[in-house]
Amino acid sequence: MIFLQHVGKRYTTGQEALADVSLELDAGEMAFLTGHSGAGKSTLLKLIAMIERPSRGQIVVNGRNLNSIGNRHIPYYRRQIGMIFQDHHLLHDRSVGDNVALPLVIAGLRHAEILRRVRAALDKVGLLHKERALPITLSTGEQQRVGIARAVVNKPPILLADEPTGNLDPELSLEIMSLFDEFNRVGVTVLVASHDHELIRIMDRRVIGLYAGRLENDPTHAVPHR
Ligand SMILES: Nc1ncnc2c1ncn2[C@@H]1O[C@H](COP(=O)(O)OP(=O)(O)OP(=O)(O)O)[C@@H](O)[C@H]1O
Repeated sequence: MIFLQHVGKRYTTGQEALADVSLELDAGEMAFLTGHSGAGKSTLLKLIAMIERPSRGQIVVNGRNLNSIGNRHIPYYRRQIGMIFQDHHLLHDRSVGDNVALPLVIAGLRHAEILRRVRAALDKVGLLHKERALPITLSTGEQQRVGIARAVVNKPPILLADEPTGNLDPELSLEIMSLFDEFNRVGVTVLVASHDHELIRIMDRRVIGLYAGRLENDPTHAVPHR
């Protein structure tokens, strides 16, 4: 589903975020991406989502080499990816329902279909009763769940989450992770960047460790003992 082959990323500032990363995530797999601050976790997710482009190497998603996708076609490519961020990026002057509807409005769906799918997504995250509320009136955990509903509303086969529980207490964090778990159980490929080791231990899924822009267990590169 997702292949990275010798991927490197150097930002225009000269900062090397990823040195040489090769990995494979199967369709329907769920994995955690861990590593110290600055290890390159967000960068890796941004490359898969085509928010950034690699400086070296190849990324193939669902059979498509991302190097062959022109900037104009990125919005179409991105329809197969749901992105969830730590600070959920909700529009605060729009209702919860309108926020979740956004990807469908952009995709040009009919009003009735939008309404149906928005309600299904809100129901999935347990927030159907908040459809008309403004995000500001919701708790942090609820806002994060709205962000998740928005990410899954067009049923993308891939979910990428960047520190989705960064602002939440352990109980709410587990709730959010359980949602990802549920999506994964119905076939969605899920990659979650997190440095919440306790949560990752509880979830008991594959862990991909990054250290200074490389895979931690990469046998071709020694990692300092910690
Ligand atoms: N847009 C950018 N321009 C320049 N340098 C960047 C940019 N984004 C990230 N970096 C640098 O690239 C390196 C990797 O950053 P990245 O955000 O991918 O790490 P991370 O593992 O997600 O860290 P954190 O856990 O703190 O979010 C860091 O040194 C960071 O400062």
